[in-house]
Amino acid sequence: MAFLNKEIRDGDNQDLTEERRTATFDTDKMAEVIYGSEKLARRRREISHAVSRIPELADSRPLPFLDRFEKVTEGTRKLSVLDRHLAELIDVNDNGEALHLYHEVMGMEGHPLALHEVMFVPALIGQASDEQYEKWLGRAKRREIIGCYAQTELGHGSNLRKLETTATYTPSTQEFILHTPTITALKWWPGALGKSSNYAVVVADLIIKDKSYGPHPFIVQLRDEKTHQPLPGITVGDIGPKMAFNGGDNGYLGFDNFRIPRENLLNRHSRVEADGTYVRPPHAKIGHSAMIRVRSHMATGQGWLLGHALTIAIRYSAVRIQGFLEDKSHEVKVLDYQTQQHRLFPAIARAYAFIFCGFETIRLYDQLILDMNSNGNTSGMADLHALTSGLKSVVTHFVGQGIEQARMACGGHGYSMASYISEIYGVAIGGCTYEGENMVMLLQLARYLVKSVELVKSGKANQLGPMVAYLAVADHKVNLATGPDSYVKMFQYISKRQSWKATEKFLKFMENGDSRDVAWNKTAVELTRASRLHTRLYIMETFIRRVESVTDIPVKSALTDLLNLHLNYELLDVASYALEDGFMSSNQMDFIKNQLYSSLEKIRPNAVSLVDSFQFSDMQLRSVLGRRDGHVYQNLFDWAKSSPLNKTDVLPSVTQYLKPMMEKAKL
Ligand SMILES: CCCCC/C=C\C/C=C\C/C=C\C/C=C\C/C=C\CCCCC(=O)SCCNC(=O)CCNC(=O)[C@H](O)C(C)(C)COP(=O)(O)OP(=O)(O)OC[C@H]1O[C@@H](n2cnc3c(N)ncnc32)[C@H](O)[C@@H]1OP(=O)(O)O
Ligand SMILES: Cc1cc2nc3c(=O)[nH]c(=O)nc-3n(C[C@H](O)[C@H](O)[C@H](O)COP(=O)(O)OP(=O)(O)OC[C@H]3O[C@@H](n4cnc5c(N)ncnc54)[C@H](O)[C@@H]3O)c2cc1C
Repeated sequence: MAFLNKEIRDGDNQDLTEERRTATFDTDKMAEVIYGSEKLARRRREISHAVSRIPELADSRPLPFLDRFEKVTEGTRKLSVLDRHLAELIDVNDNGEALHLYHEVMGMEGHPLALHEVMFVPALIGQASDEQYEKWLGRAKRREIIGCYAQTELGHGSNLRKLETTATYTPSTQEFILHTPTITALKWWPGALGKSSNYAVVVADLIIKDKSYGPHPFIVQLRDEKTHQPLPGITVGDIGPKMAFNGGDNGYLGFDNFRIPRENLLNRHSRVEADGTYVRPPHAKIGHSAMIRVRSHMATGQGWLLGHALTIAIRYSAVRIQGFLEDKSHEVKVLDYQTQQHRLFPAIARAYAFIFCGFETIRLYDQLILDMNSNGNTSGMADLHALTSGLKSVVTHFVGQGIEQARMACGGHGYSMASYISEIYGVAIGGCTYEGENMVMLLQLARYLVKSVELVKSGKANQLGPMVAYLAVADHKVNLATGPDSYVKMFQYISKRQSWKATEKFLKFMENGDSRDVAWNKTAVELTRASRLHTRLYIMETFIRRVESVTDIPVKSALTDLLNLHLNYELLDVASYALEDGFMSSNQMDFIKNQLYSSLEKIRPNAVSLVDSFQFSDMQLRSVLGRRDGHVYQNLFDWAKSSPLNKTDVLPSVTQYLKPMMEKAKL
């Protein structure tokens, strides 16, 4: 008999199988929606299956038991095995397939190519001229060279304009001299810089004839291509262990008057002529394109990370039996508790929402690049910068919260590395910092919102882009019972009110004599609130659009339940903004709460199937608690037994220190 949930197998934990039997939709069809196409969803399954038949691609030991050195070695070993099998496993020109293969095999702890693919190659694609393409891109794509993106310094990350590494042009030799003038100018943090990369895109302050032109990207060889030794004038190394990503070698880098040829300034958009004449780019911030690209991809990537943690927590919650409801002779699955559902189901809805919203944002990014490359049109940059700044901040923050709730939802075993949730958490919350610290990025979006409100105030509402048009719309009371659109209208009201209030507060400080920067700082918390609300509205709207477009009726129905939960949860979370001025009534508040509780009940039978639809393999999850077959306890015991501490019954530390202490106490 064919089941709707495709994870059912003989011999699985019965409680989990029981959950899977109640699915109201086909998990393969849901996976098509999650991954955007039938082909990618199917290929993911095929690739995972093919990988499972190559023993060398498996982790040699559970990763939590490896020390840092072993993690780096293990990641590199697997990369070399993958390299031999790449063409047989995937269509190497298909990014979706490649991304899945790397996540499956390499996990999320970092590896030598992590930044090569994510930032080095994209920076070349976005910033290199045709001649530079010719010279570097082929080599980079074939991985003859391995690169990273070296921008952040020990003393500066957020404020790019103050990067201290200099690239001084010398017309007599037609070279740039890269130099690290102070300790704080050391590049610090770039992924895969410390030990793996032999090239880097280095962002440095361009100086011509004593004049600074601000940060520009340069391609720089760091190590000898044969020996891998750092070149003379280069100091490079690993920055040490981190909260997560410990299979990766985030690094430091210093230059001692290191010379590179003039052609190494990535000069698709701006260049320096032989005589030192500077040719400006069409948009001042076009050099930030590699960052915009990653920010555009972050919502989807982070949504998947949340999906990992929730797959573990929901499956485990169906297997974990503890306490009673009505029948005192049978303990219940912890998934039956309303508090457990409230902890986990809104996060499932968010994971789906972030993935869908991310796809829409990636399309906007791709369109911008098309416009820039085909007709030099950079007019969409400011909009996309504002949007992605807010989105990366809101999504990473909520994903962190959601993963932490997933950990707590697994009780004591969630705290064990056997759950693997702490690793997922460490990786995900890195996103709150990398690609722009969240507060800093929320304030970037706030600049855009304030400008938009100022446009409306000065009678130029017709100049507003579609995403902020609501800032000019008159207020109307909302009947929430009429469906998703009414939730959007209520959210628009809240978001608009906050943007206006923050703008007016900011303007008032200036009227009272504060400088723009001081007024901005005094309003900053209110401004970040406006940015969050605006972004949550965008996420809500994209979620609605995506669900509306689904054609498979059972899938659409299950997604509608998730969407309703999301709408009520989100509105409840921000209701105080509309309650404080009476725009929302207490009756409406009760309505939202009741809708939310009834959504939890509706979702309950599909909970396991909703996370199964992510179709993460056991290899990808690396979690004893989240195993597909639900056989948690025996495997937890086996996992613990494999701890290196259990190799002997009596540890040398006991013999050497503990025993003498105890013996002394006896005297
Ligand atoms: C296939 C891709 C996959 C990607 C991975 C996706 C998801 C990961 C998900 C899961 C992870 C799983 C595994 C992880 C594996 C690997 C890890 C992946 C990636 C890690 C990479 C990390 C790399 C880095 O961190 S690189 C360093 C990043 N650094 C920053 O982001 C610095 C932040 N600061 C800035 O960006 C800028 O300083 C600034 C704050 C934006 C200010 O810029 P500045 O130039 O100073 O501007 P200024 O203040 O003068 O403003 C003037 C004006 O310009 C506007 N502006 C600024 N920037 C832009 C822009 N880019 N475009 C358009 N306009 C811009 C600014 O708003 C001002 O406008 P206005 O005057 O107000 O109108
Ligand atoms: C896992 C990881 C991977 C990374 N990979 C790379 C990489 O590959 N390449 C690379 O170049 N870099 C990389 N980075 C560095 C990263 O991009 C920076 O750390 C990040 O941009 C934050 O900058 P910062 O460290 O200077 O933070 P800071 O700016 O020092 O932040 C400290 C605090 O100051 C606040 N703050 C700073 N400025 C303002 C302001 N204007 N207004 C209000 N508050 C402010 C922040 O909100 C924060 O609370 C990575 C970082 C991590 C954690």
